This record gives sequence, C-alpha cells and structure tokens, in this order.
Amino acid sequence: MDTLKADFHSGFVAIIGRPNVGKSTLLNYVVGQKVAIMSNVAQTTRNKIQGIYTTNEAQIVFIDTPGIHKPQTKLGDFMERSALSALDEVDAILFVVSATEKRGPGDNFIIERLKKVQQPIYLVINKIDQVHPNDLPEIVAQYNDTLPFKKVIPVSALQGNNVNGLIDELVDNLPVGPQYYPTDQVSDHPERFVVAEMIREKVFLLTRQEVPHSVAIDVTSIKRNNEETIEVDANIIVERPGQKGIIIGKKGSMLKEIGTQARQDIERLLGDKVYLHLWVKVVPGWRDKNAMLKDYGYRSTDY
Ligand SMILES: Nc1nc2c(ncn2[C@@H]2O[C@H](COP(=O)(O)OP(=O)(O)OP(=O)(O)O)[C@@H](O)[C@H]2O)c(=O)[nH]1
Repeated sequence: MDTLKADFHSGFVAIIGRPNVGKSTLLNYVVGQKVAIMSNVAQTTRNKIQGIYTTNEAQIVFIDTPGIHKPQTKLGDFMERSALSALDEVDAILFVVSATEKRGPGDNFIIERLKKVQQPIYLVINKIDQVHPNDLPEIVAQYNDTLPFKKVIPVSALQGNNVNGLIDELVDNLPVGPQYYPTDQVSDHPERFVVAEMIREKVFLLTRQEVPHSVAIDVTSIKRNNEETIEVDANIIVERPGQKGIIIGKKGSMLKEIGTQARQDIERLLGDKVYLHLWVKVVPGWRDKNAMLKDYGYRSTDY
C-alpha cells in the first residue's frame, strides 16, 4: 500500500442495476480489461466482481453486483443477499438504468432497497447512444422523484460517451484515502475465477437455449507446465442430462467450440499457450444445495 497522500482520493463503488442495463460493459470500459462476463442473456454476473481503476490522483474499487431480482431458488437468494450486503461497505453507489427501456418492476425493486442506504447514489442513464438527446429529460423524469440522487449522469458504456465525466465526478467526491491495491491490479479475483467466467461466457453465447442459472463452472486446476504453457482443467456443471447433451453437441462439436473460444480468451488473459480440458457433469438440483454452491464457487462471508 502506498503512503497516504493528502490529495489522493479512493473508495469503493457499487454498480447496481437490473439485468442487462450494461453494468459489466461500464465496468469493462472503465477498467479497460475484460473482467466481467458480458452477454445478452440476463443475470449472468453472479459473483461480486471488483474492477480497479487507478491513476496518480485516485483509486476506485468497483463492485459489480449480480442482477437484483426476486429470489426463487437458494441461488437467487444468495445472489440477492450478496448484492445487497455489498451496499453497506461502499462509498458511493451507481444506480444504472437503461435509456432504452421504461422504468419497470426491476428498477422499482432496487429503488425500494436503495431507500434504506445512506451513501451517495448516482443515477447513471446508460445506452444514450440509442436515444435522441431530446428524449433524455423525459427518461430522467421517470426516476427524479424516487431517490435523492447526488447527480444524474447520462452515458454510453458501449461507446464511452461521458464515462470520463462519471469518473471525474466520482473521484472528486470520494474521500481522501489510501491506494488499496497495486497500480497494475485490475481485479482482486484469482485467475481461477476469471478463467471460469470466460468458460461460462462461451457456454452462454454458444448454447442460447440454456437457462443461465443452471450452469456452473468449476475450475479444478490451473498448472503452469513450463515458462510458456498452462494446463487448465474445468468441469461444466449442469442440472439435467439434456443440458449435458446440448453442451456436448453433435459428436462433441459444441463442447469443442466452447473450448476453442474460451481457450483463446484465456490465452489473451494469461499471455501464454493454454491447454484447456473441459468435462460436463450432471449434478441434479445443485442450485438448491447450499453446500454445493460453496463448492462451485459461490462464496460469501455470510455463509
Ligand atoms: N447500445 C448500447 N448497448 C449497450 C450499452 N451498454 C451495454 N450495452 C449492451 O447491453 C447488453 C447487456 O450489457 P451487460 O454489460 O452484460 O449488462 P449487465 O447489466 O452487466 O447485465 P447482467 O450481468 O445480466 O446484470 C450487452 O449486449 C451490451 O453490449 C450502451 O451504452 N449502448
């Protein structure tokens, strides 16, 4: 940790928003590296992922919470709890909404939760590249009276419009504090977690008919053979044999494609040649087994 400088600002910022509003895209744009899974399938961000933004003047540690939704299973319950418990630990909250969609029950659910928090809340209107500037006041008006927002900040996380403005605003308002993490660190998650996210992303992208909640990735080993090659073993855990069939595909073609695409991403991340070995396992009802959630990487200090 660096010594405390009088003009260095730092803190923890939670990114909250209903599924698909662009939280991961925003985080990735700011952090400049692919750390959170991105896809069109809702509710794919499961763990708290921290992206870390560091300059000479400031460090912002972002917490990317899972999509908040009404829990139906123990996994849903876990996701909601971890999203909400994150709010007590932060210095500011970004409530991200989409300019392309009307305020809905998902937003209202979050607004109700946010009414209880004391931290400054910024309303981030994302996807402004998709709407006419003249429509913005009307979009903002849907939220204006719901919470005492510190500021309303329209952005396009995809194109980067006004994201710098958002960062400047955050930096100015974060307290003077230490640099919590080294300058070159963008995520506090171990390689294992990021590798699992990359495999998970390919499963979702390539097998559209899968229910995202019913797939877990368990990276069992990452071994560096020598200077240049890395051996990765991982299980893709599903609930039903039918899902296993979909993921394996005709003569193993789907699994091969998942493996190839995931391997390319992992190589980019780790900078070395990767041998990726994937297995598909059926574990009926794993979603409702707390102990297994823990085994398959859904960890929380509360459990
Ligand atoms: N046009 C446009 N699309 C965006 C923007 N930001 C995100 N998207 C798209 O919206 C979709 C969802 O983005 P994500 O970043 O995965 O959304 P998320 O809020 O993290 O979603 P969950 O993980 O499901 O909670 C993706 O297809 C993005 O490319 C934006 O500023 N403009």
